[in-house]
Amino acid sequence: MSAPEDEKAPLNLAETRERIDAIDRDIQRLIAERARWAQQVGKAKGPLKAAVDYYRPEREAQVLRMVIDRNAGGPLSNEEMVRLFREIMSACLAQQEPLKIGFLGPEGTFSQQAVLKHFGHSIKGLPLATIDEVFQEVAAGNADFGVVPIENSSEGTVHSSLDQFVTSPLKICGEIELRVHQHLLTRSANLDQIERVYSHPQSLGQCKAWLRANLPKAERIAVSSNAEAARRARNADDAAAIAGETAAHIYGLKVLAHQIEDRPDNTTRFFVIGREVFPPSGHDKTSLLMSVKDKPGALYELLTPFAAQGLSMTKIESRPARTGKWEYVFFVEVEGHIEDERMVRAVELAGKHAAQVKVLGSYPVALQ
Ligand SMILES: O=C(O)C(=O)C[C@]1(C(=O)O)C=C[C@@H](O)C=C1
Repeated sequence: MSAPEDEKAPLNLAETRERIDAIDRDIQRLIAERARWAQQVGKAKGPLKAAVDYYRPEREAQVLRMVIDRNAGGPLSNEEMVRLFREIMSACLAQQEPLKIGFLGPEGTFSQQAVLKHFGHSIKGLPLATIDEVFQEVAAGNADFGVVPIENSSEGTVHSSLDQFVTSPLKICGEIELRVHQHLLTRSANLDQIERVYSHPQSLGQCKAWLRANLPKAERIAVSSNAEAARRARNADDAAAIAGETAAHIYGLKVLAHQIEDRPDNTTRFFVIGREVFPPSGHDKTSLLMSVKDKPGALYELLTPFAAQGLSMTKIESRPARTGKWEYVFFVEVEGHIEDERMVRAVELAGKHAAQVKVLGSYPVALQ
């Protein structure tokens, strides 16, 4: 296929559009052909019961990494190319039946954006009232997977999600990183009228400096989600919500101030939770929950095996164990998959020093 720069004489508009039409015909034919091969893969997997049995996150991660490798010359960004290919895979998979994905609703939350970024639009989204319910619905099999926020680059860990893993049997089977832009949504025409600002506590925290500088007198009211904040703001002239752009469309609000997050690289990380661990994709992380025996140097002994095996630790966080006063569990993230030999050895050794080691899951490292 030739590129515009290969042409000797510049083409006029009609000729250029003819080229685009020809390319579109090829793309469409190839997408249909790809969809037929995806059906074939489905058949090769044998008679499976539900859409969830056809889903292969490790394969999807490999396909998308190849997309990025091939995209070195642009002109579209890796993020755009990945988005297009995710949609193609989403549509191919939905030929069996769309996946059912639970998330913290209502419609218009960043969790919903994360769902669409990771699974594409050919899914059935299930907006749920709480993070607790997302875990419950996946455990009960009413949702195939759930998406829950885990941490924000400026506000830190979402404890209500992390703490669920202490008792939940569910596994982490994916991570999603979402750039989060917060906007001030309102019916009102100017800032002077605004007396109350609704948002999720995490979002209020991400816009602290902006609020102090621009709405110092307004009352800040924490609600269960940004979409709920937008729902409340649509009923009053003296109220505003901090939320994403999708919420503005859904709840019919104006964006009075754009991108008011204090940090321009504001990013939220989500976990995909499911009922099983998937095979390695070649570039994975493993999340573990560990508790130590009460003796000097216990934490050091717990972590040493990972360093000894050359496995890099990307996160450690302690949380109250809820079994006794001043007892803690540690959430640890290590590069590698639970089936890797070095990880098997490290987990086995750590287990000798730990009161408990629970594998929460292994999953492809987030793309883009
Ligand atoms: O390769 C597979 O196992 C497929 O089912 C095909 C395919 C794809 O479209 O590439 C579709 C869904 C899976 O989640 C992974 C990949």
